Amino acid sequence: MRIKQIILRHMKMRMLRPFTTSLGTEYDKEFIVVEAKSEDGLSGWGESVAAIEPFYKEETVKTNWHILEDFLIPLVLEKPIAHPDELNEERFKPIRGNYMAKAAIEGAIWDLYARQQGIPLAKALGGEKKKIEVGISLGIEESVNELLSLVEKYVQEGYKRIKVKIKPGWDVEVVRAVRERFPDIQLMADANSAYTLADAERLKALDEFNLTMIEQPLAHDDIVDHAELQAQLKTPICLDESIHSVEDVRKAIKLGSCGVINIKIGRVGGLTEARKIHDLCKERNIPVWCGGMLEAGIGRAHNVAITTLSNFILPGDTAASSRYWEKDIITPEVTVEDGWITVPEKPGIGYEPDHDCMDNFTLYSKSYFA
Ligand SMILES: O=C(O)CCC(=O)c1ccccc1C(=O)O
Ligand SMILES: [Mg+2]
Repeated sequence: MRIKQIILRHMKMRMLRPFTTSLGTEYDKEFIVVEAKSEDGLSGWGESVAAIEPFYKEETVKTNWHILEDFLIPLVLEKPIAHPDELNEERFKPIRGNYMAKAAIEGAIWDLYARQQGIPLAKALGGEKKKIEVGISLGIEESVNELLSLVEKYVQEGYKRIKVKIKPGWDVEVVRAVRERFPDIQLMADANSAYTLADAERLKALDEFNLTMIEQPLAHDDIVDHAELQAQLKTPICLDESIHSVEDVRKAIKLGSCGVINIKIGRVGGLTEARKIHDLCKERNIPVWCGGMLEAGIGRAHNVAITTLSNFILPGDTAASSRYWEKDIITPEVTVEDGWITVPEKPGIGYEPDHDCMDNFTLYSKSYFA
């Protein structure tokens, strides 16, 4: 396929409810949408998960815009693309890091590719599930009671797994309270790198709550200390921030740093790499699940597609659009019924961007031509 035009949009959307982690609070979501247009008049869509501040990882909306405009877009417009795998495996190779920027444009090309083939993106990736099981990620709240009522609401709605955010001062007591009230739910905790090995005793205290996993307790770029911690914990560690590639996963497995991998398309540079990580983990009997980055509809649709691969065994963080937005940018919105999302059967991501809605949330846009 030959790409004749790429459009970047800088979007801003108000979140229904602020989301707090050990890293801070998000009230609004700013992000980039990438549209890739081919000669045959089709458009493919991608969404960057980089936020306005470099708190989760280094990348931001501005660094993504820079890398897209000055490096990735010229590489995509330069010559025809035979298959989307070519981007990650060849064309983007000289560009170090900048995973979220790469994933945003690669996602648009994957969507376009699937639309050209007339098949769902899930199928183009080799996914076979017709519906996917999902959980929900709950932020740090003003009080434990506030959190308990949210857990109750989402358990009643049918979400298959509850994730709570933890940080020093909001951890063992909070997890105990949720576990006592909901003895049988699939429960896990995500620290977003808020601890060090010096906190090992505190983290070991979480072992008694039968958590499915503890996500990223230690530094955002560490796999060595995580191995030392994993050796002391019964609860499996899940790596999020530390993983950018299939090579990172190979090393983490070799060291024994984790028992589970959270795959985020944006954090690993796109769908091609995400699938490779999925395949390696499957071969090594490491379950994976799809993480979330508070995505709007386009990113959410990509998450649905990748989750159809067979080793996405654990429920992910891909909750319904209505959990985040008054009105999402796609039609239909992503809906969850009794903890399941039905995978769309239309070509590409299977949801259509709502142009009026997108325009309402666009702060700035720019076009690039071949
Ligand atoms: O609902 C979601 O999209 C998942 C929310 C979430 O946990 C998260 C949101 C923003 C940044 C990092 C994370 C995380 O998984 O660590
Ligand atoms: Mg996480």
